[in-house]
Amino acid sequence: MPIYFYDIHEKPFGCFSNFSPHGFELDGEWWKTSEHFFQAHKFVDTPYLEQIRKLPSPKAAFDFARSRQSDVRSDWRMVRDDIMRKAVERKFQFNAEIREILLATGNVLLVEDSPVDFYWGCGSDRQGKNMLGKILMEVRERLRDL
Ligand SMILES: Nc1nc(O)c(N)c(N[C@@H]2O[C@H](COP(=O)(O)O)[C@@H](O)[C@H]2O)n1
Repeated sequence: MPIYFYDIHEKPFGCFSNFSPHGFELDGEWWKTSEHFFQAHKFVDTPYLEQIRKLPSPKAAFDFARSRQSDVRSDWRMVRDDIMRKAVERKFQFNAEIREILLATGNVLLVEDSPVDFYWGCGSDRQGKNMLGKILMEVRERLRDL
């Protein structure tokens, strides 16, 4: 039976969402959430990256990046999966309590149950690509092998 996650307040799997309040240090900076890191890296050669890093919430980071769609780096679709991988892996390396929750899921299928996102999540018909779930399962595999 798959594990569906989305709402950060839903225990125990809300921590799999990029909006969960689990910060980490990466590339010499502090990131409040993996969503901050992901959204900030949509931009190069602009002050936006640093502005997003300092925003108070993942929703603010998401909204800021959405409002500057025309400035998103041209290769974003090529690099977005690797940036997501980097953020998610670091989040679970850095936060031991949620690493244990991830590892305790064994080999169960993880699915971001977004009703609107058919790329990172499964979308309203649950047929979407579920890239975030796939990346979490890859990260789980790598952390298990450490
Ligand atoms: N929990 C939660 N709340 C939201 O409002 C969300 N949008 C998401 N999904 C995350 O949004 C990011 C996708 O951003 P782009 O569409 O690529 O700009 C990604 O981190 C999803 O996991 N989750």
